[in-house]
Amino acid sequence: MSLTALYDLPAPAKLNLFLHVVGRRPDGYHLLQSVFVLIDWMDTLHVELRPAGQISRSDLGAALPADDLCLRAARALQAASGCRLGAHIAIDKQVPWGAGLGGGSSDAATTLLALNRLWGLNWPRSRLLALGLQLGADVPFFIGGRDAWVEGIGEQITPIDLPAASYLVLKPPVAIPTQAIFSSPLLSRDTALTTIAVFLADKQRFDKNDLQAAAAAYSPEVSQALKLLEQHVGSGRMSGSGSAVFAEAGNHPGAEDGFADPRQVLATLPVGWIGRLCRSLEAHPLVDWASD
Ligand SMILES: C[C@@](CO)(OP(=O)(O)O)[C@H](O)COP(=O)(O)OP(=O)(O)OC[C@H]1O[C@@H](n2ccc(N)nc2=O)[C@H](O)[C@@H]1O
Ligand SMILES: Nc1ncnc2c1ncn2[C@@H]1O[C@H](COP(=O)(O)OP(=O)(O)O)[C@@H](O)[C@H]1O
Repeated sequence: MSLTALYDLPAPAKLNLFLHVVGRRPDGYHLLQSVFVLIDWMDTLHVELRPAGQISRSDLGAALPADDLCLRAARALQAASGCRLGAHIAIDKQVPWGAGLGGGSSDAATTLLALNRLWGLNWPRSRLLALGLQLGADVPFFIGGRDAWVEGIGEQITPIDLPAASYLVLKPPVAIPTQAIFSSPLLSRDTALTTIAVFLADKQRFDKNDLQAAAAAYSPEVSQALKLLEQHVGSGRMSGSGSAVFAEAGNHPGAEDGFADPRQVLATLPVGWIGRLCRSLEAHPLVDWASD
């Protein structure tokens, strides 16, 4: 029996546990080293087959730009595969954008995984990864579907196993365009290369995000968010190009260390801010949907 619809497909967000800018390609894209982790803050997609080739979207949560990444992903796959089928994608947008949480990239990755199945294409993961990279540097990570050591501009992905963790994530009411941060004169682009082995031997030492200073200069709310974390839970850092910041929530046993329970921080956030206590995911729930 052929499939006509796929409902409740998760598109989880990510955090960058650290992010080093280690160089620049001739085309201007930045070479990174970073560890990406999946978290249980997610959008949900419902994808229905349309036989006549048309591709459309409706918004069940926050309204998205007309030509959003789900539509761009669907059109790109349709063009690259020559498929004559179409799709309608209803999206319940819950992950804030301009946040460094990769929500749009995750939506694009989930769309590719869903349509690869719904359209019966059976592309291998390697082919989906290459197409995903054309949509955004973060998309391949989400197609990979596991916590990963990420290099290049985002296309070199090495899965790693990390212990389960909880994170307090704060999103101030500002959306930061990634491009503005990568083009900032405040950006240092020469952090020394390191290795997975060095990271795994001493994870706590990897807490630097090279995009943070530029983002804090772009938006004072980023500094305010980092100060909130410092005051209440001891320390924090930014994810991606911001504006969201986060701290590990499991390391704060409570009153005896002078810091608040992370849940209390959520209750005292300024108006317009979003805060979530998130858990790490072992894998993208659709990780098995792409073959290696
Ligand atoms: C900074 C990171 C870290 O995870 O994430 P976010 O903050 O976006 O979540 C990513 O590298 C962002 O990836 P993504 O958001 O997919 O970026 P893209 O749409 O491909 O690129 C947006 C713009 O950022 C710049 N860019 C992006 C990635 C990169 N490695 N070097 C760059 O210089 C380019 O100028 C590009 O035009
Ligand atoms: N489905 C989508 N969800 C979120 N943002 C989208 C989407 N489609 C397009 N965008 C655009 O892509 C930009 C980056 O979104 P996102 O991937 O969530 O990045 P970031 O990790 O930088 O927050 C947003 O500023 C938004 O304008």
